[in-house]
This record gives sequence, C-alpha cells and structure tokens, in this order.
Amino acid sequence: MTFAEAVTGPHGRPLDRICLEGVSATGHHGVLPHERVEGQVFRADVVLHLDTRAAATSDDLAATVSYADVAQDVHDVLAGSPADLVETVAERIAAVVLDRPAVHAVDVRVHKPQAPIEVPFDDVSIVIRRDREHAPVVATPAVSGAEPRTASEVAGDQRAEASPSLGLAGAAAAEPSYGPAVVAPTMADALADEPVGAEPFGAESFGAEAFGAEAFGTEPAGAAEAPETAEPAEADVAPYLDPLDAAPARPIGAVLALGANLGDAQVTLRDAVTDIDRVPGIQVTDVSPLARTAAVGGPDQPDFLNAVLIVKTTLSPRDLLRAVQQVEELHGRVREERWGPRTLDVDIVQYDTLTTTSDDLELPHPRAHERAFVLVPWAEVAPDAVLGGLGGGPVSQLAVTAPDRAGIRWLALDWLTGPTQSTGQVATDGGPAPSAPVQSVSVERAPAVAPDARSSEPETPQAPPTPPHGYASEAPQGYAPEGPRDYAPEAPRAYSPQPSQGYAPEAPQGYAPEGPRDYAPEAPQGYAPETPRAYVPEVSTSSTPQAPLVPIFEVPSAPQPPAPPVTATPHAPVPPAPSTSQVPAEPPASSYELPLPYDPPAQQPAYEPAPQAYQPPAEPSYEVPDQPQAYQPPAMPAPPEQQVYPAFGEPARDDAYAVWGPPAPADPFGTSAQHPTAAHPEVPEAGYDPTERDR
Ligand SMILES: Nc1ncnc2c1ncn2[C@@H]1O[C@H](COP(=O)(O)OP(=O)(O)OP(=O)(O)O)[C@@H](O)[C@H]1O
Ligand SMILES: Nc1nc2c(c(=O)[nH]1)N=C(CO)CN2
Repeated sequence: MTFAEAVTGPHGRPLDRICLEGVSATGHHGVLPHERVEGQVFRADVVLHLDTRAAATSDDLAATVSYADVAQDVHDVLAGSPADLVETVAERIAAVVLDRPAVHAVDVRVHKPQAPIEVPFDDVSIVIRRDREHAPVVATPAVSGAEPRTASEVAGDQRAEASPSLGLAGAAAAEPSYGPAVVAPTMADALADEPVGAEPFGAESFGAEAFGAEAFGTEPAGAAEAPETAEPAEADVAPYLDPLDAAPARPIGAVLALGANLGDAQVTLRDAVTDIDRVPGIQVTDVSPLARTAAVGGPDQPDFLNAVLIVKTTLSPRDLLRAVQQVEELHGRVREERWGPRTLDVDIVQYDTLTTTSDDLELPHPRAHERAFVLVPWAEVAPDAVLGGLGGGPVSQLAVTAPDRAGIRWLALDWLTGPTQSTGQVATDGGPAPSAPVQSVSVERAPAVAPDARSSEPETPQAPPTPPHGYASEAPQGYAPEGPRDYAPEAPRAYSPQPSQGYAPEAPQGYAPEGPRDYAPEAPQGYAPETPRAYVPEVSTSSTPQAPLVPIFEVPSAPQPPAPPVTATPHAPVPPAPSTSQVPAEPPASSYELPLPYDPPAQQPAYEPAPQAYQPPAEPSYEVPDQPQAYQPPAMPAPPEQQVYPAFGEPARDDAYAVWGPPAPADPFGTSAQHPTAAHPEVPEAGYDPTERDR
C-alpha cells in the first residue's frame, strides 16, 4: 500500500478519508540519551478511513470524527511518554485514532526530521496502516482528548457497524467493561469473546526488546508498553530519569583524557588504555599521541604525560565514571591534593553530546576547553572533533589558544608499542622537569601504532589496543559493535561482553554484577583514599623495581576465542607505588617522523575565533570563567611581540619526537616571564578541600 491509499469498506467500495497533515510537537523519543533529555520535533500525518455519508446527510459533527480532536490526540502522543522508536510512536497514534469506532483504518506517518543521522538528510519517517484486523499492538495511550474506550466497546461497535442485522450492538453493550482500552492485534470478533485484560497484546507479548522499549534500559519494568492500568493522567507522565544514569541502547562516542606524572607514567598510561578497553561496555577506538606536558595548577610537580582516548561505550555516564575511577585506583591513584601529582588521572571529557552538571559528574568536563594537555592530543587523533558545552568549540582551534599550550613539550606517536622511556628520571622532589625547547611543529596523522610494531609483538597479551585512527560517526570509520574488532587481534579482549560477567565482582572493587548490567550502580565506589593500592603492571618494560604482581583479574595469556569467563582473584592492598616520576625529559626515539612546521589539522571546520572578551584576572589563575557562548575558545592575551595564532614560528625539530606548539608566549599568563611550568598558574581557590569533590 502507499500512504493514504484507499481502503475498501464493508460494502466493497473505497472508504472516504479524512487527511490530517503536519501535526507537530516536541517529543523525547529516541534511543540516545540526548534525545531523551533535550527532545526534538516530531511530525505526524494521519489519514482516517471511514464512511462520511451519514455526517454529510445530517451535517452533524457527532456523526463523524472531529479532526480537531484527532489532531489533539496525535499531538499528545507525540509530546507524551518517551519511546525509543518512531515505530512505537506511530503505533500509539494508530491506536488512539482507531479508538474511534467510526474509523475503519488509519494510515500514520511519523516524521523525525531532526533524527541523529550523521549525513545530510531532509527527513526520516515511518508509515504504518492499522485497521480492525491488523490492529495496533500497543495499548491505547491516555490522551487529553478522547475518552479511553474498552476493546469490547471498540469491537462491539465495529461488529454492530459491520453487521447491524446481527444485532450484536446490544450484546456488546451488555459485556462487562474490562478497564482501560487494550486493542488486540487479532480480529475484533475474537476480542468480544475474551476479557481483554486477560491476555493483553502489549509489548510484552511481542517481546519488549523488539520494540526497543527495554533496549534503552531506562524505562522501569512495565512502563514501556504494558497495558495502561494506572490512571490515564499518571500513565502518561514519563518517569524522571537522570540522564547520567541512562545507559544507551547502542554504543555512543565518548572522550577520555588520561594523565600521569608519578611512577612510570608511560607504562601506567599504556596499561590504563588496555584496562579501559577491557571494561565490558567500553571499547577504545582510537588513541592519541602521547604528550609530555608541563603541569598545570597544583603544587610544583613533575611534567605529565597525557593522552586522549576515543571510546565507544554502552555504559551510562555514571557507570563510565565509576569504571575509569576503578582503573585509576588499580594504578594506585591517591587523592591528596587538588591538581596534585598522580599515578593516573582519567577524566571523562565528553559523553556523546550530553551536557549536564551534577555533584559527581559534569559533562563535558568543565575545564577541558582550556587545557592544551587535553585539547592538543585530542585534536591530533580527531582533527574535526568539537567540544560541546560552555567554552566549547572545534578542538583544534581551542588547542591553539589554550592558556597552557606552551607547556606541551612533545608528542610521541608510537608510545603504545614503542619502548617505554625510563631514562628521563625527573624531579622526585616535585620540581619541574627539564624540558625540551618548545617549538612549532606538526604531527602528521598516522596510526597510533605502527602496523609493523603491532605485528612484531603478536604474543604480548598486554599489547594495548591499536585501533584504527579516525573515530568518527561517519560510516567508513564507524563502530561496528557486532563485527569483529578489526585491530590488534593479538590483544585478545579478556572480558566477554556477556551480561553475566562482572567487571570486578569483589566488594571492595565496587562493581558487583547485577543481572545484565556490568556495574552495580549502587555498589560502593572503589576509591578509598586511606587504603592506597599500588598498581603493578603485569607486563612492564619499566626499569623501575616493581612490587609483586597483584592481578585483579585472571587474564588469558593468548587469544582464546571466545573469551573465557572472567575470574575475580582476591587481592590485598599493596604498598603504594614509589612516588618517582619517569616522565621522560627528552623525546625518546620514535619510529615516526613528525613533519614540521605545525599546521592545524586538515579539514578543520571553518571557524573564526570569537572576539576575545575575556580579561585575565590580576592574580595568576588557571580558572577561565565560563563564558556563555558556545564555541567560543577561551581568550588568551596575545603575547606582546608575537602573533601566536594561527601563524606559528619557524619550523624546527631535532629528532623523531615532535615538540608541539606555538612559540611560547613571553608571558602566557600575563604575570611574568616565567615558563608556565614554574608559574603554575592553576591555583586552587582559598580554602579548597581536596576531598570535597572526591566523593
Ligand atoms: N567529567 C568528569 N570526569 C571525571 N571526573 C569528574 C567529571 N566531572 C566531575 N567529576 C568529579 O570530579 C571528581 C574529582 O576528579 P579528579 O580527582 O580526577 O579531579 P582532578 O583531575 O584533580 O581535577 P580536574 O577535575 O580539574 O581534572 C571526581 O571524583 C568526579 O566525581
Ligand atoms: N599538564 C597537566 N597538568 C594537569 C593535569 C594533566 O593531566 N596534565 N591534570 C590536572 C588535573 O586533572 C591538573 N594539571
């Protein structure tokens, strides 16, 4: 059938049609968290197939169907209880329209012109036809307009209409009412013989999953398409769902920032990449180059090594936070001082397009937009990335104006598989590390891990993920959740994504498997500042003496498809890692040539930096006040004698590692000629309690 094509009536002739086009409302339907939170426009076209001759004869509205009432009902469904799928929305509209006995059949088209589709498109819509025989499979939604009618009433009316000579109208009227309307997907005649409430044809009957109701994992059990036995007014109220607890039905993109400046930082970061990739529900799809960066804020401390991971995840934002905090903990993270030195820091920079603030989690990360140590590696691995939220914008643009950009010492591409550097033992006293001169260079897009490097280490079970570059939503680079992982076959995933497998079932670890969820949200968080645990990499190239291996999980030592079940191994707290930093002071040998000079990554979106309205505070401060404009990079006072953006200094390089960044402004923080490492412009506010945010 085509949309609105005539339907043959009981007398063998085409029925008349009432056509209603373009009823629109903001609805919260969709599988992605932001669709649920923000809502978008939905539009519906509806064609009612009925016989209008009686109305025409009597000229009486009561003898037909009021299109105004139908329009109201359609609007209410569009704006009502969120569903995952437009299919469900269309089905609900069909049900509410067919609740009118005069209507023999209905065609429904639901448009979703703002659907999250990554290529240019005009509209996407679903078209369905439902009638008395091929009836809607959802309960009739409670809407403001029509009185809900029982299925018996509907069926009785139909039979009376179709076969008045049988006198069934009276019989139908004599039937008991079974409560709110439920329309069965079987013939109307069959309905009259059974109590409609006894065998409802709600989503359960057809498998809720098939309709996506449970797939999103957000609707409480029974709320999806169960017959609406509650009061209609209440039934239509969508349950409140904190978007931070909403697990997406399909993997969404997220960005994680890693940093470390205690212990063998490169080894830690490497292992952290592997650990994160092994978490059920997280897949690392891309890994940035490694950046050595001057510490920003906090006390005098060694340089950091920083990297950014692009991941796909099916975890809710909070579960993702718990997971990465667990990995921090595995690596001996101790929170003593805000912005203090740490063995490992993992921040969620961005989670899909979610923008939200709560006590425990803010998305996007509130300081990401002003941190070159995040933006520079991110821009290298995802040149077209855009940071959302306040102060957000094209990452590559934010990177070249970030206040700490001059503190980016160098970038290394092969850090996942290349030799780790422990020659640059620096500053065990917390003093700044000697740094390579900061120059202007570029990092050419190249795989994070050389294919030869990968194949040269096939047997290494700890080999970190070596994903293909270019995570993006475009199809060619896209994520194929069901397909085989196309990278690092030599690095088997130790954890099967089967729902029954928990991440770290033992209680202190904080994650107890609970049904299909990998993480028990209510479980205590694993972080325990009073019992720091040193992380001991299972495979380490570090020359630093390590504490005995204390595995958290038994990890298969060779590829074993399918992945074996995870076995939790009890482990006791072990002494903290030595507080020495092995952040290499000089660029280590690299197998990648990094061309000079620096050019902003190709394919940048056209973007003009907004006028620089921000005036730096008189006191050195790393905090840049949030500015309400989206896509406005944090303003930087231009260095007095140089144009730092977009023209960078002379090409210069001295070895295979790149020294990244524009020439250091003479006084990037407007305070003195100090190098930012020494200046430590990120000063916590007075009275800062380091435990305050670390619940
Ligand atoms: N996007 C986010 N990513 C990670 N943690 C966050 C985020 N938003 C809020 N938090 C909260 O911040 C708390 C402190 O995190 P953490 O100790 O990593 O801070 P930090 O790294 O010292 O400082 P910063 O937040 O400036 O990077 C965490 O316990 C977490 O609850
Ligand atoms: N260079 C650098 N500086 C920092 C970093 C970091 O990862 N790198 N992390 C901080 C708090 O998250 C504070 N300062």
